[in-house]
Amino acid sequence: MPEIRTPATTIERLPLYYRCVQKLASKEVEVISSQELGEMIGIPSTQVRKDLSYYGEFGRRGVGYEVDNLVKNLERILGLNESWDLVLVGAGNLGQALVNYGGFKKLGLNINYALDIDENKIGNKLGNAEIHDIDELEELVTENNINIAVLAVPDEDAQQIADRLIEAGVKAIWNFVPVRLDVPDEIEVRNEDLSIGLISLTYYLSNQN
Ligand SMILES: NC(=O)c1ccc[n+]([C@@H]2O[C@H](COP(=O)([O-])OP(=O)(O)OC[C@H]3O[C@@H](n4cnc5c(N)ncnc54)[C@H](O)[C@@H]3O)[C@@H](O)[C@H]2O)c1
Repeated sequence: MPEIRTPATTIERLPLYYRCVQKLASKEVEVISSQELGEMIGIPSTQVRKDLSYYGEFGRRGVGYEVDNLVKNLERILGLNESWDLVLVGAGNLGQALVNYGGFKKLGLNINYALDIDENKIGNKLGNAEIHDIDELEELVTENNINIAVLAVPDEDAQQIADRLIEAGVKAIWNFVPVRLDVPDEIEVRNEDLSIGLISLTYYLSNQN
């Protein structure tokens, strides 16, 4: 598998390439050079060619990349040529905002299931998802073959929920809870923290002369 030797920084850039070429395709641009693609992302053309070369020969020397072809290949590489069912755990303020954002669905990422502990929420609809009792976690994950979970519960419950998700068969966790989850090596965890971005802004404003 070529991905094994692919640097993490390259993998992190793949969604950026994908977003760019998708935008170009929607404008009916047919061909893009590595120079132009690099400028859109803010990296040198040599890096673009190197990144994409890990996955095959997509470009033509002196011509560039066929946009439609690159869209298809990036979808395949990123696993976006299929749709994924996700389970949200914690249907609170953040969970609701995530479910109500339409952009994930366009990528084939469907938060079709939700779990919560609050009796006032259980049984309600959140987007397409019915909110189930957290006690149903194992059954829901197993029966629906869910591989990806979105974690948006209070800090103190995050690890035990993660353990249960993994035990039930979840392979990847999109973790919004500000705790480091202790998981087996084969489990992918992506930690998100919006406040880090915001605090970096206050840092720059506070350090201006
Ligand atoms: N990463 C970020 O940028 C970011 C931004 C906002 C919030 N957060 C984090 O996300 C989490 C949720 O924040 P929020 O503002 O949505 O809180 P919230 O209180 O509005 O929602 C939490 C939800 O989790 C449910 N819950 C509590 N214990 C549970 C359990 N054991 N099992 C299942 N559901 C349970 C609650 O009933 C509630 O619906 C917090 O950990 C918060 O720190 C992260």
